[in-house]
This record gives sequence, C-alpha cells and structure tokens, in this order.
Amino acid sequence: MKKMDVVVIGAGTAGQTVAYDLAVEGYEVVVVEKSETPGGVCSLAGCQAKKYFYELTELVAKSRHLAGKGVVAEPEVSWSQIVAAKNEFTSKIPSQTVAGLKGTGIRYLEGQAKFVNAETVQVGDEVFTPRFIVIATGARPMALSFAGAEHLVKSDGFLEMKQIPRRMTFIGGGFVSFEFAHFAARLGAEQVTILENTDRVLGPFDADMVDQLVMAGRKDGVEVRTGISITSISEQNGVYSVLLDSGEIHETDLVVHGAGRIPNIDFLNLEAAGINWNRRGIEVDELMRTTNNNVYAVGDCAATPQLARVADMEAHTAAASIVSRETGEVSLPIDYEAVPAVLFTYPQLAMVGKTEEQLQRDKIPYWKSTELDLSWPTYRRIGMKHAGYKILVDNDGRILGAHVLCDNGSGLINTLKQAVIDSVTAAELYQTNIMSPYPSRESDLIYMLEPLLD
Ligand SMILES: Cc1cc2nc3c(=O)[nH]c(=O)nc-3n(C[C@H](O)[C@H](O)[C@H](O)COP(=O)(O)OP(=O)(O)OC[C@H]3O[C@@H](n4cnc5c(N)ncnc54)[C@H](O)[C@@H]3O)c2cc1C
Ligand SMILES: NC(=O)c1ccc[n+]([C@@H]2O[C@H](COP(=O)([O-])OP(=O)(O)OC[C@H]3O[C@@H](n4cnc5c(N)ncnc54)[C@H](O)[C@@H]3O)[C@@H](O)[C@H]2O)c1
Repeated sequence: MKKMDVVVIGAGTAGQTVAYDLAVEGYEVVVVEKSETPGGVCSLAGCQAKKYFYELTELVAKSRHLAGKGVVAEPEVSWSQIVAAKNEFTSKIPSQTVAGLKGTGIRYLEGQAKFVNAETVQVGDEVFTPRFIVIATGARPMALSFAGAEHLVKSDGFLEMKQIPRRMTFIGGGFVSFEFAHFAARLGAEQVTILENTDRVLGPFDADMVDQLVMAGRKDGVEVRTGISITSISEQNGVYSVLLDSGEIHETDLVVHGAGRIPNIDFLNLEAAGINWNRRGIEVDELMRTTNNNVYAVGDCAATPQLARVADMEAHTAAASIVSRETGEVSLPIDYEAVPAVLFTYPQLAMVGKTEEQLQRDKIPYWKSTELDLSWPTYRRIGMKHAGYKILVDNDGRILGAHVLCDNGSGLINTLKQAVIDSVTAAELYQTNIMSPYPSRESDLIYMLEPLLD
C-alpha cells in the first residue's frame, strides 16, 4: 500500500496539467496511464493532429474560391505527405510526455487504474491510498447499435488513412464529421456525405449560422442529410452499403464515426468509490470535486464540455482546490459562461455564449445585429460566398452571445469572448475597436456592432 499525495489517472492534457500544477506546489504525484502512447487525444489524434489537415484544406478552399481572380492552378496536395507531416509531430509526443513528467519529479506508471474502495486505487499489483485522486481518463467514440457498426473508421483512423477514398460518408452531423468532411472535400474525395439522425446538424451552434455553413459546404462538395436513420452497414469488395430505414442504399468507399464521444469511465469501478456519473460523464461541482470528497474529475471524462482548453481550465481548478484545502485560501470555481467553440471547417464557424434559440427558449429578452450571406469587401476579396455573423445583446447592450462564420472565426470570437468575460456593452466594444488594424477581419467588428448602438 503506497501513500502518495496524489494519483492522477490519465496522461492526456487534463491529467498532465493537474499533475504539473501539483508537482510544482511540492506534492508527490503519480500519473497512471494505460496507453502505450501517452499524450492524449488533443495532441495525438485531435486538435493538434487534425490541424495539419485543416491548414491544407484552407489553402485549397481559398485557391478554389480565387480561381480566375489570380489563382491559375489549384495547388496539388498529397494526402500521404500530410499524414507524414502530422506523424512527424505526433510520433514525438509519447516520449516527450513521459520525459516531461519524470523531469518534473512526477512518477509515471503505465497501467490501467481502477478503484478498490473510496480511498484506494489499484494499478496492476500496486495499490495506492493517496490523499487525493484526480480522474482524467478522457472519452472515446460511443458504440453504435446498428448491424455492421464495426465497419466504421474512428476519428484517429481517419487521420491515419494511407490514401483518401473517392467517396466518404460521415455518420453524425457534429464537430468531427463537419471538420473531417470539409477536409475530405478539399483534399481529394469527390463525394462527401454527412448523415445525421436528428432534424438538424451541429446542435450547439446557432441554427441560422449552421444553415449558412451547410450551404457553403454544399457549394464546395459536402452534402448534408438530416433525419437519417441507419439500419445497417455492409461491405463487399471494399464498397460499403449503408442501408437507411427508408430502404435506400447509400454506397460509399469509407464510413467514418462522427456520432459522439462518451466518457472513459466503465473500467474505473466508480461505484466502489461512491462517485456518481451520468450519460455525459462524471458529476462534478464547480471545483471539479466528484461526489467523493477526495476525488476530482477533469477533462472529457467529466460531464462538462469536451474541449481541450476547458479540460486544462478544469485541471487548474482542481489543482487549486486541492492546494487550497491545505492552505485555507479560497480557490476560484470554474465558469463556463464564456467558453468559445470553433469548428475548423472552411469557413470556420465560431461561437461564444448563448444561441438565439436558447434565449428564446429561456425567454430572455435580447436585441440582435445579424447579417447572413455576408458580401462585404473582406469576403468578396477572397471569393467567399458564405460568411455571416450574429451578435445578441441584452437590454443594457451587454453581449449574451456571438456567432461568426468566416475564414478567421477563431480570431474574431476571441475578441467577442473577452467582451463577454468583461461584461462590456456593444457601445464600449465598438469604441475600443475603432482603432483596429485596418483592413482586417477584426476591423469589421464595428460594422457588426453599429446596429446595436442606439
Ligand atoms: C478528432 C478530434 C478533434 C478535436 N479537436 C478539438 C479542437 O480543435 N479544439 C478543442 O478544444 N478540442 C478538440 N477536441 C477535443 C479535445 O481533444 C479533448 O477535449 C481533450 O483532448 C480532452 O483531454 P483529456 O485529457 O480530458 O482526455 P484524453 O486526451 O483522452 O486523455 C485521457 C487519457 O486517459 C487514459 N486513460 C483512460 N482510462 C484510463 C485508466 N483506467 N487508467 C489509466 N489511464 C487511462 C487514456 O489512455 C488517455 O491517454 C477534439 C477531439 C477529437 C476526437
Ligand atoms: N473544433 C473542436 O473544438 C472539436 C472538434 C472535434 C471534436 N470536438 C469535441 O468532441 C466532441 C465529440 O465530437 P463528435 O462530432 O463525435 O460528437 P458531437 O456530439 O459533436 O456530434 C454527434 C452527432 O452525431 C449524431 N448522431 C448520434 N448518433 C447517430 C446515429 N446513429 N446516426 C446518425 N447521427 C447520429 C448526433 O445527433 C450529433 O449531431 C464534440 O462534442 C466536441 O466537444 C471538438
């Protein structure tokens, strides 16, 4: 029985962040990781890895939009070179992860952790009774129940493909499918289809903006179908037949899983530790404490948004809470009010705060400034046919929600995110953005805010 200060389960971004924070504070920390390739989804097969594909997607999409406006020939891209460039980056992550942790005095232990009781964690033959335990076990694609679901390629498999098939079909109309479908349509696939089973795709995003993105994608080769229920998938000679419950057979060369991710909690024996969870993940309070007072949960395994920097913030929050329990200082609760989300499609769809549907549902009064199908010079110059925005403010002019569809959604939403955090009014934001670098995506912000100034 070993008495460490802290056992962290999982060496993804959340687990590493909490481990470093606590090691720096002088805690004796062990990180337990079951994978032979530690480092986590974000680096190895998520945010970072997929950006190799996004950068080329942007290049191709932009050059297609500018054909005849200065671009004479579309750049020839090599899928295998993109994969190789990505692999050059990802191949170093596991050893860097272990070296980084060990170099900071953190013990790294390979193995699968599970709870024995409320205070005890077992990893192989080793049993720990630490003062605190942090669960950071991430998420994985959820199992799908239709026949032939084993034929689906998961997101990590997509990023490892040797070549890009001619026809690709994505199951689910969420983050993964939209991003990867936009990559596929620009990087070599000829027919790209998204099949969503509900009546709308990209549920968390503003419906009007999503409609614009769907139109933009359609123009560039991404077909989206909603209300589709899949009965089975079968394969013959490398061709996949997706049988829909309407009786239609949709033929394709590859089917990709983009139907949602569930928390990795099944093997942890959470019942033994008195830890509650639900379909979305482990239940936590605003300090990331679970229903077991000495156990915290952070990152994708918690019932909170599954985003990399949310995972990191949760890790910092948990670490600060642990430290505060000994120092008696007050540690700050996490606040999800201004979490930005960006879809790395082309154009990018970005949001912060509430959607118009949410405000209507919650009966919150609001004013809006919006333009869909935007044709400002900024976007005409780059041949973009679909760009748009929607800014929602309360009666005092404070921003309740902001939504942007353009080639630099991530940049613009950052400014709007700060406005939400600082609780500034549209008029104040207008004033501080007049002297923006001009002309730029950001300098357009004042035109978006103008209708809200009265
Ligand atoms: C394709 C894709 C693209 C994405 N793109 C973005 C993006 O652009 N921006 C963004 O913000 N987010 C993005 N995300 C989400 C982001 O990757 C996650 O929110 C983030 O990686 C979660 O980190 P984590 O540390 O919680 O989990 P993980 O990185 O999954 O780490 C969990 C670790 O725990 C280990 N583990 C699990 N169970 C056990 C056990 N019992 N014992 C020991 N170890 C265990 C796992 O092996 C793993 O190493 C993307 C996700 C995907 C799939
Ligand atoms: N840019 C980013 O920040 C980014 C990128 C990728 C993933 N992520 C994170 O990873 C999470 C998981 O992504 P995801 O795209 O797998 O899930 P998601 O939750 O975003 O979307 C899943 C979609 O699949 C649909 N669906 C479920 N079952 C289906 C079925 N049987 N047939 C057809 N459609 C079905 C759902 O209705 C939903 O629209 C995201 O919620 C996000 O937090 C973030």
